[in-house]
Amino acid sequence: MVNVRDFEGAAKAVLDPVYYDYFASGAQDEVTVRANEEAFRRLALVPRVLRGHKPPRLGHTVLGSQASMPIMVSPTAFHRLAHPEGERASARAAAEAGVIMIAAMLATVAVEDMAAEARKVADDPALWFQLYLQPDLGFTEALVRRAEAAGCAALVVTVDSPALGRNERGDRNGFHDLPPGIRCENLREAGGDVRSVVLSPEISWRHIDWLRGVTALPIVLKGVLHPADAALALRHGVDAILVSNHGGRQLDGTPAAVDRLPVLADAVGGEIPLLLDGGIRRGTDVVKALALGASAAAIGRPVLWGLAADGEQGVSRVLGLLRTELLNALTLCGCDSAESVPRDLVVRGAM
Ligand SMILES: Cc1cc2nc3c(=O)[nH]c(=O)nc-3n(C[C@H](O)[C@H](O)[C@H](O)COP(=O)(O)O)c2cc1C
Ligand SMILES: O=C(O)C(=O)c1ccccc1
Repeated sequence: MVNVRDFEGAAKAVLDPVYYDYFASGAQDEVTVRANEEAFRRLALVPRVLRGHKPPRLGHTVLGSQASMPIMVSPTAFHRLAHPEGERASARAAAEAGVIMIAAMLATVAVEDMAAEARKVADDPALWFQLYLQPDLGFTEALVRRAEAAGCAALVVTVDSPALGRNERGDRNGFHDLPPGIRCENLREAGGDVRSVVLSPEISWRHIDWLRGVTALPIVLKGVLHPADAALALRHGVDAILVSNHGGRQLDGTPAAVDRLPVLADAVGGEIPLLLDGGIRRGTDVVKALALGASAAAIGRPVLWGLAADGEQGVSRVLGLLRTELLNALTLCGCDSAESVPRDLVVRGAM
């Protein structure tokens, strides 16, 4: 297996087709799922030459978390559907690679256990926690306290989910429940059932203000696509934005995430970092995201493919492949660090 795509094939070969569909699918016609990857293909790289510097440095820091490269692990639910070890294995692989991992609220391993696994392989692993704000603020606050106590360094609030997207592959497959023995371990006080999670259109900026008041952790909004919302995020004291359309799993027909970077970069004017996920499959994709204004790019499905194919080793391989590709791409582009990728490296519509 020589690239991330090979891991998708390997995952498909070993996974129960119902679970493969759960991981691969998006909302309705999956227009946005495809758009995320296609958008990278439409962006071209224009390298600089004869730069005469050392091999590019990949290390960077976001919101105080140090990472060995600007590739992060986006939160994805239910890792134990991919591999019996589930998030234990992914947490170790991410920590070993020195990348920031965002633990999903709907993980099938408790956040405390993920943190413990990460600490087995790294002194100071960077673990963040993803949250669906619940109308029951007491329940939400208890989760925040657990994430804080587990050592999570930031809260990532998913804001693109005032309802669950319509997943038709899931409907056809009749996939609505986790199998016996697998449950949402961060929800065990509520019985561990994913159906106890409320995705509500009543969640608003007032809830972000409330969260700002109950925790000192940095707050990242995940799923902002409109520049007016980015401007509101600044006003509400948000610390970073993860530009995302949820891998095309929420509102089908949203634009490719990477295509929103320029307008969102204008809206935040450098005041807070932008992160990006959706369709990152190559080191060159990461370079394009960095050029267009992201501080880091995150991967969702590739981690699940690695995990399904070969557990911790598979996730390590996926992260290792992307690291090698990123280093190679930055070198070929004439960049000396991941933190200084110039805007004019990318042109649109040239392919
Ligand atoms: C199987 C699966 C489960 C996901 N679960 C969550 C989740 O629980 N919370 C969340 O904020 N995003 C979730 N996402 C979205 C990812 O965080 C991320 O935005 C998306 O996967 C990025 O696109 P990519 O898969 O093309 O890299 C999920 C995505 C997938 C594929
Ligand atoms: O599958 C997802 O993308 C996701 O975020 C989710 C949300 C609620 C229940 C299960 C999964």
